[in-house]
Amino acid sequence: MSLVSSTSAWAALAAHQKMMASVSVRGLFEQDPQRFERFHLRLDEIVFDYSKNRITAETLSLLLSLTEQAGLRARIEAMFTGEKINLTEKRAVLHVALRNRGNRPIVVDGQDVMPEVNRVLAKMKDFSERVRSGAWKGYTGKAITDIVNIGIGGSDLGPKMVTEALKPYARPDLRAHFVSNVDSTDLVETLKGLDPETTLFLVASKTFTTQETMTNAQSARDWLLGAAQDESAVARHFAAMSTNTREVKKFGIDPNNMFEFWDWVGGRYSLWSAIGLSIALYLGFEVFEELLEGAYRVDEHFRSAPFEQNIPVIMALLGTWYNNFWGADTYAILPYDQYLAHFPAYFQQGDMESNGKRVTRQGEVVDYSTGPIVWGQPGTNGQHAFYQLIHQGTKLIPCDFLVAANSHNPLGEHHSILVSHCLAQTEALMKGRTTEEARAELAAAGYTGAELDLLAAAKTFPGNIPTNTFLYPRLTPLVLGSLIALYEHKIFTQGVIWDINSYDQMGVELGKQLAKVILPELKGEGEVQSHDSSTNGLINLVKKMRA
Ligand SMILES: O=P(O)(O)OC[C@H]1O[C@H](O)[C@H](O)[C@@H](O)[C@@H]1O
Repeated sequence: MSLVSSTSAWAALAAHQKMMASVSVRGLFEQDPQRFERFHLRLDEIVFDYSKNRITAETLSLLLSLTEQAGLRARIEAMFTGEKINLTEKRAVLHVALRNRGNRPIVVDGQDVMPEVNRVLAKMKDFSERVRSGAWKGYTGKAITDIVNIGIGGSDLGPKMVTEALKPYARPDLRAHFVSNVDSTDLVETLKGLDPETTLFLVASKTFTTQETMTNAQSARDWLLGAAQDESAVARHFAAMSTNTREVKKFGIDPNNMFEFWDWVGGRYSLWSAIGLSIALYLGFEVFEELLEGAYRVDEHFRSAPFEQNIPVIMALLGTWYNNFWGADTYAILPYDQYLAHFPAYFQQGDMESNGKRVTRQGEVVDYSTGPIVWGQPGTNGQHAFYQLIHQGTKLIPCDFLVAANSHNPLGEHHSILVSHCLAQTEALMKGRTTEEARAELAAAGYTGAELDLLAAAKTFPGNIPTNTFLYPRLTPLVLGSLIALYEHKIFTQGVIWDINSYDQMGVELGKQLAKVILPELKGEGEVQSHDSSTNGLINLVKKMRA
């Protein structure tokens, strides 16, 4: 297959971009009072406003032709029906099976995966109910008060993000903690103040061989046994979520406390699997089910809605528009919601590990830009930090804004102020402020002459900066499940358009391999000379500083 960049759809978009370069979105709003009506979509409670983008109806139809070129409809079906679309690892990609609330059979290697999915869900329900009710006891007969999830990457970011986002649904007598970094500080600081008698560790690792997680799990086990002085305590205080039964047994975790998932669940798509056990424990299994239901609704929408009304497809096409035709290397996710503090970091992995690829599915090196740099943090904090560059810097940074109409914590005017800032930012980014407007404001304030000229230049905002806004009544488990699935399918769609495999992560391997060489060298005697002079120099200095 030829590269997408050599298709007629691509060429038409490149030509169209040249025309759009002189069009202002502000002007488009002035010409068309129905623009919001035309360019927003709704899915249940979620409103997706994409009217503040550099698009016309023609732009959209040209972008939609990319989906035909790429055979998106067939590729979606391939994912949902369990085809092995992760070509390099020869695996199906079936996070959608984990939230397949309709229970439609999904067959992989001649076997319907749903009975196994449902079996593990039932086991999670039973376990979480026993822990939450206090029926599950620690080694001294006390109920669990603290859950510590030990995992990294996809085995950490998802549950951490969700437990934070849905805190209003948590009980005050049960706390969730997340340890990911192999830096001992992470574990040591987390364990400070925890009681081994009432702490439950969840070792979350798809492979159960990840060095950081295994090192942390071993030290957590030592901490527990340091207090319990009895190996049998491990069965009361350790559970594992993994695809690797052999390694779980080897570690000494009771197979009854193992919650399985399967190789067709990608690490960064695993929060819907047993990896979500900390969510079910901390928030209750019903909340976890609501989350699955929210995602399921999006799955149905993604699979069946026409592409021009398909929110993840539109999200993907808009991202592609800026990434490939306007030279935008990055985009920001800006939730105006403190509970979504970890949402940008979650999709930093979700997107960058999925679409940070340089070869097509056939192994050809691409000549176009693929996955963007994803970043962000909650508003309004970001406004006082990095928004300056988005408004007036020299880089184009499209942004997604997310906001709830209602707060879980109504307090005076706080929420109205928050919402007003969110909406004001999207307005300001779109409209900007012309030099004439800046001059008029300055003149009204009494400025004249050279000072007015200088200030007017500094106070001019080019505007025309694209934003999407997600608005929902309240951040419920259902809404959160839907929001996550929308971004997941956006990433899938972009992977299809760029013709890359979004489901392997070979790029994280090399550093791991090299660390295995350096570790014994750090511990060994004598000067190290087997690397380049920088790496040698640094290794030898570390050794000297430690001596
Ligand atoms: O769940 P694990 O097997 O421990 O993997 C944890 C993480 O580490 C890997 O290096 C990958 O980059 C991630 O995609 C994965 O989520």
